[in-house]
Amino acid sequence: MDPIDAARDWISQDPDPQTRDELTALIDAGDHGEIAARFAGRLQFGTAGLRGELGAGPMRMNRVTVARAAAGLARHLLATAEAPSVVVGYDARTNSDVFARDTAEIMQAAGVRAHLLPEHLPTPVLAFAIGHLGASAGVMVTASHNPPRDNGYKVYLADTSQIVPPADAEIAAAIDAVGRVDELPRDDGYSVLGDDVAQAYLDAVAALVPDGPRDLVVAYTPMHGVGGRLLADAAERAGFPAPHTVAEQLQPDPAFPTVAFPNPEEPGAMDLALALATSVDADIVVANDPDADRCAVGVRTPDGHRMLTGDQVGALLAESLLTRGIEGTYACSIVSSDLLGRQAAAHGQPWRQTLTGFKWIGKVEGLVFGYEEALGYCVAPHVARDKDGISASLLIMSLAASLKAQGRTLLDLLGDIYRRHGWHATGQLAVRVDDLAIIAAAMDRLRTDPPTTLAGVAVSSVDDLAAGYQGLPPTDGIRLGLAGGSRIICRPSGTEPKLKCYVEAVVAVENSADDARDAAAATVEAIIADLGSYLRLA
Ligand SMILES: O=P([O-])(O)O[C@H]1O[C@H](COP(=O)(O)O)[C@@H](O)[C@H](O)[C@H]1O
Ligand SMILES: [Mg+2]
Repeated sequence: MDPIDAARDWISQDPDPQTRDELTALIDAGDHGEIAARFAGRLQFGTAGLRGELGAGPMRMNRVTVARAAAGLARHLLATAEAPSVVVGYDARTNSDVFARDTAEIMQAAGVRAHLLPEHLPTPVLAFAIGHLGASAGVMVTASHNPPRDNGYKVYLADTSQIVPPADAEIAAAIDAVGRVDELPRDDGYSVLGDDVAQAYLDAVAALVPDGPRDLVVAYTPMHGVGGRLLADAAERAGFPAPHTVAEQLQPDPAFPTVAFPNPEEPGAMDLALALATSVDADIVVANDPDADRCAVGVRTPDGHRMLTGDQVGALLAESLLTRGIEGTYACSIVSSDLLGRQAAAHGQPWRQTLTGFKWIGKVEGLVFGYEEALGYCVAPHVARDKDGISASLLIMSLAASLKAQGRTLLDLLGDIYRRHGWHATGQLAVRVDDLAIIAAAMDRLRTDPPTTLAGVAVSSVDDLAAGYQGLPPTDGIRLGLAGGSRIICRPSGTEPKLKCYVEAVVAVENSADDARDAAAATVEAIIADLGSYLRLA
């Protein structure tokens, strides 16, 4: 269909006057380029469900896109589950509540028993609720840490983890088969859940915290998202003193006024939390991303507070579980540090690597601990097979408090781990683009003309992840191995217009740990600088 005709057809079925007016204005202004871009296809399932800018058209997040997704998911569930049911949750972003109610009404009318969470709540509560209620599926309306103009739709099945192939393609096909959304039946007879679900979740996560010291000064931020109240309740239930909270970022606010990008990984995003940590002389800093499935951790150093990487927090959490004798599979994504493999092996436990995306980690059989470098950790797969920023916060607080009682810190423990297994330094080159073609061109160049040396070190192997790597499903990515054991993985983000390159260097600790640390960090830094000039994007 001609994009203008497609736009008129869209307007005729869109229940939202705001997006109808937006598209009408584009037609009136004759903005064919913008209309063509919005009707060039439809949002596809990426690393974590559908995600895109709010606005009119199938390439944007809006009430038509959501209605189609809900109707398609309902069809899929009716075809695959007996007496299917769904739990729907939402964060505090613009329209999240509207999209959640639309989803519940459409799925209920289609014959899928729908349960709506009572208010904006963290993603991990939704994942927990699926198992708690024995539902066939879950939907979380959130764009997590993306910019304020975005929203998204995370889709879970009964195993409490997000959809992977082939279910995502089957659901996508069911969505494609949906006709006009103004003809979809709606039913507001869905159930609105009570506060008991969040209470049951809090009981489950508080029970994860081992007995032990609780004295700890924490500086915390929910980054204008939905984690604040639950984190405070969870900390109280587990017996910790109330964390100090960044006042400006405590209340959910879809405008995210104090941060350019509400992602704890972004430069500057932790400034207010670090300033609070200094003013209260905090032992540790804890941050949740806006839907509270991620957890960032910072520590006090002689030069002030600084944030740890996701790999470092992953190593600390893994070590605490391993030394407590928790047996089972320890898993991380391939873009995360190999250190987890060494830690697991030292305790005689199996280690598995998966593709990027917690949906893959959640599927690992026998999982007892999973993490990814993007600040995601699952410390209790029996609570939910998804990352959980609240339970991870509690466990890191418990670990820090135990160490504090011995006069030690998280950094001391990290030093022990590195001395034992080698200094693992990781870093990331992330390039945000306006034009996705730039990323495609960079990936193409890596495939056809990969660098032969980086930072003076020979590139010893080039693996195309699209051909499948070490038995993993094919994905868009390139792995470069360097002489001496460093490695780089480059891939397009599946949630934002970014190219991400993950670098790891490992240096054995022989004489001085400081030398090993400095050498590993310098190698990562030099590789990132050289890769930046090779890609000519940074
Ligand atoms: O948005 P969140 O917090 O759910 O996080 C989501 O996006 C992250 C970044 O993905 P990408 O590198 O493809 O952008 C993934 O690592 C994570 O598994 C996924 O759940
Ligand atoms: Mg998130």
